[in-house]
Amino acid sequence: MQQSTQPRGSRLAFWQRVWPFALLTAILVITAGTSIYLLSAVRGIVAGESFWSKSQKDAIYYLTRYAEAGNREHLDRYHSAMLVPRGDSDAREALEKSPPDLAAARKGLLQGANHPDDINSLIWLLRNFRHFKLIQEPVYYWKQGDEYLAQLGLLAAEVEQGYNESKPPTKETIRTWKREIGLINSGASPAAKAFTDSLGQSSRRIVYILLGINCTLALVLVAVWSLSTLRALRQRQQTQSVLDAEKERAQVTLAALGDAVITTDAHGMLTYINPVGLGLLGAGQQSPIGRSLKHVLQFYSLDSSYSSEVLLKQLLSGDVTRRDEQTHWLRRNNHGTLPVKVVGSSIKSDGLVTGTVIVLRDVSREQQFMDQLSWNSSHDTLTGLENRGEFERRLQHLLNQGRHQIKPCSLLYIDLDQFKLINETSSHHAGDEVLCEVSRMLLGNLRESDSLARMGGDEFGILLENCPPQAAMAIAEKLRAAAETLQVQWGNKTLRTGFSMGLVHIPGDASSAADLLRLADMACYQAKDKGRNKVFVYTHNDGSYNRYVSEMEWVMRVRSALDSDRFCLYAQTIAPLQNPDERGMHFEVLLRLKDEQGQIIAPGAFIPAAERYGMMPTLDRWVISQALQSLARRPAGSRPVDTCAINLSGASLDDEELLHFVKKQIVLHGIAPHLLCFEITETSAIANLSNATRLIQALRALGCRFALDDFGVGMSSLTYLKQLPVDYVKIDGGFVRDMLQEPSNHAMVEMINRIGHILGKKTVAEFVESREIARALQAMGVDYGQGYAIARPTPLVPEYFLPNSGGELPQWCGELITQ
Ligand SMILES: Nc1nc2c(ncn2[C@@H]2O[C@H](COP(=O)(O)OP(=O)(O)OP(=O)(O)O)[C@@H](O)[C@H]2O)c(=O)[nH]1
Repeated sequence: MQQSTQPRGSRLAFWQRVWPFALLTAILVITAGTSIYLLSAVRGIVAGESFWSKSQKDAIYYLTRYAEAGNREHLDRYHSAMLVPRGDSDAREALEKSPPDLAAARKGLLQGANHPDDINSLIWLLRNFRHFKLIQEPVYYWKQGDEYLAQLGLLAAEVEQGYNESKPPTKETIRTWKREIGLINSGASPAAKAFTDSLGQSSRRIVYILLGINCTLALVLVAVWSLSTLRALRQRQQTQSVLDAEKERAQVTLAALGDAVITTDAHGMLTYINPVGLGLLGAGQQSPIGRSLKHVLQFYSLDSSYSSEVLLKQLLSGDVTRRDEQTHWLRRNNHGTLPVKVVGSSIKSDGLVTGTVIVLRDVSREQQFMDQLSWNSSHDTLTGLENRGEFERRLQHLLNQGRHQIKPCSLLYIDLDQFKLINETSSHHAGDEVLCEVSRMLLGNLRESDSLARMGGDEFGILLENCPPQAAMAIAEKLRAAAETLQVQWGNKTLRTGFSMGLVHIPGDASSAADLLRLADMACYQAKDKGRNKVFVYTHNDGSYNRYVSEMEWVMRVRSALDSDRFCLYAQTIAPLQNPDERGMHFEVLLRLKDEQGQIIAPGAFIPAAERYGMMPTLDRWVISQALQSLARRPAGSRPVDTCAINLSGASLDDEELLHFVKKQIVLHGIAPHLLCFEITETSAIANLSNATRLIQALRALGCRFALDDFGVGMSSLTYLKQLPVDYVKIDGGFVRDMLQEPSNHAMVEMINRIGHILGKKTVAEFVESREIARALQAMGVDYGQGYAIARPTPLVPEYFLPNSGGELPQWCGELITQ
């Protein structure tokens, strides 16, 4: 489309420029031709006039001679001379007729001795210009001359008549004739001269006029040509400056582009390269301009079938028009390579390829990013080790070889001991540093052929390939011992950890990597269970697998119970041992599961599984909302409630949303926060010290109270008691149950009670299973007692709150206090 409109446009522009010249030249040619023709006609008329004048003189001369002697020869000569002016005169009269008689005019002019070639031009002149002054004037004198010739003719006839008479003419007659001839001559001569002069003058004027006209036209032509040339020059200048500006802009744009731009001619020789292009090629001594593209650009492709030559060929033919397909590696002058994406487009002019534009984009950052992404997807960013996914793939790859092909291997699953404590007591950064140090230590102790991965949190996995069970056990022991001695310096603290390790030999029971990892994890769990800092080897039919299956079953049952609302709450009343005036009820809310047959199941059966599989926050929330609902729905006549104790698991202490949930439930059920006392275990509180402290402070600010449950089990953490802002310390039942038989336990209960009081906390003794224990506790000063001797757990139904119900204290309790 464009191809056909472009020549049409340029043709139009050409004719627009040329037509004034063509017109003026045509006018000039016509004018010059007309002038030449006119001048030739004027020359013809001048020549005719000279014949006319000469014949007039001849006629006068021969008539004079005839008149003198009557010689007939002279008369003939006279007549012959008169033919010329008469012919001219006839021609003129024929042309003055309307319409002009051209044949008669032609005949007359031939008779007037005019040259035959001049006849047409003479007729043209006399016909077309006889009214012009320049022709009118000579014609006027011509006619005057003809009048004298007419008089001469009459006189000639009279003289001829005289000589034809019988009597010859007298001398007097001859003298008269001669005088009359002389008179005619004296009139005709000036007329002839005037005719000649005026014709001469007219012809000169015509020459001047024609010269003037032609010169003027030539000048106009020159002026038009000059103007047109000037305009063309100016346009060219403008076009040039537009082109220059365009070029400048293009060059600045190319220079500013982030991509390398290279242009070549049709033979693949470099004609341009922008600064980015030069940078991409790397430092070199020689300018690449003028060099062959194949010497300047050399690619290295990962695809061996796609050589540099093939790519260059495609680029030069303009075939590579999509950039995003393949990454090529450009060899640089300083011997490195750079990942690039390339595009080549042909430069065409009138359908012919005149060169190529090649654009190269440096994709090293994208490549780096892609590499990073792919690395991130298979590695742990903190330690740089492989991650769980990659480790599992590796294991699966090993198992895919088939049981009989696999050489003996071992899988080690490591979980750091008490790692939470490091985080809590020395910061997360310190924990990170320990994880990195452990990774380095493990790497340093493993063989090239072993694989190490961080499985998440504080867990590591090791695949010991080609390693018989005994050797694997030795390596595991070596690692455990190394972990025991590992010390990480953090400020002025020395951080230590230990390894609990599960070891599984391959091939074994597992058919998939996931199964294998589960077995190793279980074995590790067993190592923890057996007191940490141990290696536990999984063997077929050992209890841990069955326990795992059983735990999974419990997880399913807990989920199902939640879905079908088969959990229920029990309450166990707590008795005040010191203050007989306390009227309000104290009780602890306890969770129970009703199985499909309606049997009530105690939490000991399902809580470990729920804890291990992250279900505790859900269960805790369920308990909170149900307990608050029960409080809100207390029937009329209920006894006042002083304390409703609700257990919170360690996992809930880490739950950022718990505070918000509790606030919402308090508002929803309209419960006074001071009725609520949350119980957290000593170990979970210490393991989540900062989170626990934050949560305790926030809930206490609302008015809630806190109790530290099972206190005394982790005596190492007694110092933390000072830091925890709790209201109650619940003495672990293990000390209380046989305190009357075991003096050491008695002493422990006494000591905890005393320390609790010193720190301003009230004390509660668990497992009060006899009145004697209750009495001993009361005597010791313990504030509250809880246990079967006081009250068994009973369903938390509305009646629980009514007097004389399961919530009521036995009478002996009242008596005990008032004694
Ligand atoms: N510093 C640090 N801590 C992490 C990271 N990932 C997980 N953790 C913490 O590691 C801890 C793992 O705790 P657990 O293994 O459950 O408990 P533990 O204290 O090691 O106790 P045991 O395993 O029973 O000996 C949790 O507190 C996590 O918050 C991490 O990348 N950096």
